[in-house]
Amino acid sequence: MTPLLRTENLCRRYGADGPAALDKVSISLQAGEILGIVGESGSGKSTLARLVMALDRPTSGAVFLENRQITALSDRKLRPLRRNFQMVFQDPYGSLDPRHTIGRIIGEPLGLEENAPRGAKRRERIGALLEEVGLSASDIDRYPHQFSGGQRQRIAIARALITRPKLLVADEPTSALDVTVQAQILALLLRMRADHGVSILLITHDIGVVDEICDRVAVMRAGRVVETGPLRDVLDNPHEAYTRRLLAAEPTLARLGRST
Ligand SMILES: Nc1ncnc2c1ncn2[C@@H]1O[C@H](COP(=O)(O)OP(=O)(O)OP(=O)(O)O)[C@@H](O)[C@H]1O
Repeated sequence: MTPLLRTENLCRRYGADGPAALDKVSISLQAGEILGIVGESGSGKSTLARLVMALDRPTSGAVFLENRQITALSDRKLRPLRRNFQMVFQDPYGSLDPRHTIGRIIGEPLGLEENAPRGAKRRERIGALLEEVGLSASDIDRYPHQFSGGQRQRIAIARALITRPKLLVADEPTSALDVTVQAQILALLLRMRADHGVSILLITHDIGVVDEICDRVAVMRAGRVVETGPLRDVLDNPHEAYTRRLLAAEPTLARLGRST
């Protein structure tokens, strides 16, 4: 089956003589799958996320979405494709413009749709999504500062899903949140996968988060994927000492528990 997302020998070097932030990274994600990218700080996870989102260009290698190479496309050619892949960021405070209403924030990616709904239809679609992510349709005219961190991350997830994307790239979506709220947001991502069939590339330093919701995992170290496979294979029987260290250093595995 054609993977939804595939990267081929992706390399990214910042500066001419710097070390490679990404070194020949090849991953693939099937439709409907949740793939965790886990690794310590500086291992290249965010660099990979930016390249997959076409927010940055690789030094070499390529990114394919449904077999279409997006790496070489101009911004103009990329624009109509962007509704298919959306992103949720780590910081639910910084990622929502405080001057805009929730309706405007969530509706913003609709600008990527050719026949985006307007007026009452648009409010209806945004209101329905607010309800789906556990908020209220009447929140549409409120502002970000009126919401908690967890609620803001729900708003960010709604914004990412409004164009009904095939791929969601979530870069540390729970690491700024309290542990109980983290579990709720992970449960929400699982529900959105079930309801919308959206595939998720989940970037995290926290192997406990991977254990909660991923189907497969790729472990990154110093710009390389050092181990990859189905979740249980990697977590129950890690081949790399580095993976074992990540597992040993992970207190949230027990903390998060299966609380959702
Ligand atoms: N814009 C940049 N300019 C120069 N170096 C960069 C830049 N962005 C990242 N790097 C370097 O590339 C390497 C990988 O960084 P990256 O942010 O992708 O890692 P990460 O695994 O996401 O880390 P973290 O979890 O801390 O965000 C690091 O050595 C980092 O210092």
